[in-house]
Amino acid sequence: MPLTNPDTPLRLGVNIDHVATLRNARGGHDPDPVRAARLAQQAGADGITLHLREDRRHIVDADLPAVMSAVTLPINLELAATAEMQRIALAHKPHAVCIVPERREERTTEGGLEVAGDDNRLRDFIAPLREAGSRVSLFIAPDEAQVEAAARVGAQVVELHVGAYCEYCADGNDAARTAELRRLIVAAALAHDLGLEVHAGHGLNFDNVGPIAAIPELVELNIGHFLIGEAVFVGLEAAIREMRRQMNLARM
Ligand SMILES: CC(=O)[C@@H](O)[C@H](O)COP(=O)(O)O
Ligand SMILES: NCC(=O)COP(=O)(O)O
Repeated sequence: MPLTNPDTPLRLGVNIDHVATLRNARGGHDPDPVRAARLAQQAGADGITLHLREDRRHIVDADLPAVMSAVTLPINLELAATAEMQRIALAHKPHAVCIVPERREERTTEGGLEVAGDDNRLRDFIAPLREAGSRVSLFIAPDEAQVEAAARVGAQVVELHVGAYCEYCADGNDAARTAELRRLIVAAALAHDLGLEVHAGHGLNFDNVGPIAAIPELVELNIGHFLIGEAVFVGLEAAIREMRRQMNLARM
């Protein structure tokens, strides 16, 4: 079976969290994440990602149903594995739920979910979400033990955290970048062999996306912060279209 269908390019999920960050900086309604989701759909995004953090620092509860009813694209809801978040996911039944680690004091998602060693709790957390019809994804570091644990606990998808790779690219640390890319390539192959769908995300931009998009097992990239920042200069549609173009180029 081919790893990727040439007629189905690598999917781009656009994360709109940081439109909400700007809105929340002043309160009120602007800029509106719903409008961003509609524009992303118009620009050719394949999905919309939202991270409902426990502290509601960007996306808030009302954004989820508002975005879900505004677009026809699949919605990927990122959340921590808490009872409150499970209740919200079960009430709205998004297309996908991606379980991520959260630390209240962190500025952004620092690492991958600790799946190995938390098997029983995660298995119980995942089962009702799957029964409700959501595809369950785990946001993990490119680590063999975590990939194997993700398959054990019943996830259908893993999203590989590429944040470390992106930081090494930004720092110009070529040796570390190459080693981290190798880890991502190996983890993606293992996940695919174990029957998991493989996604990647965190910190991707025009400069670093190419080698990630070229990993053949990947079927989806989730990209947010950079695209929303770039939108300030060129507009959201143009930023998304350029990202799409660069992802397609890497697959040629
Ligand atoms: C899990 C993930 O990588 C994204 O959701 C990213 O975390 C965006 O949200 P923050 O910038 O709040 O971390
Ligand atoms: N899961 C990663 C994501 O949704 C977007 O991360 P970022 O591009 O905002 O760093």
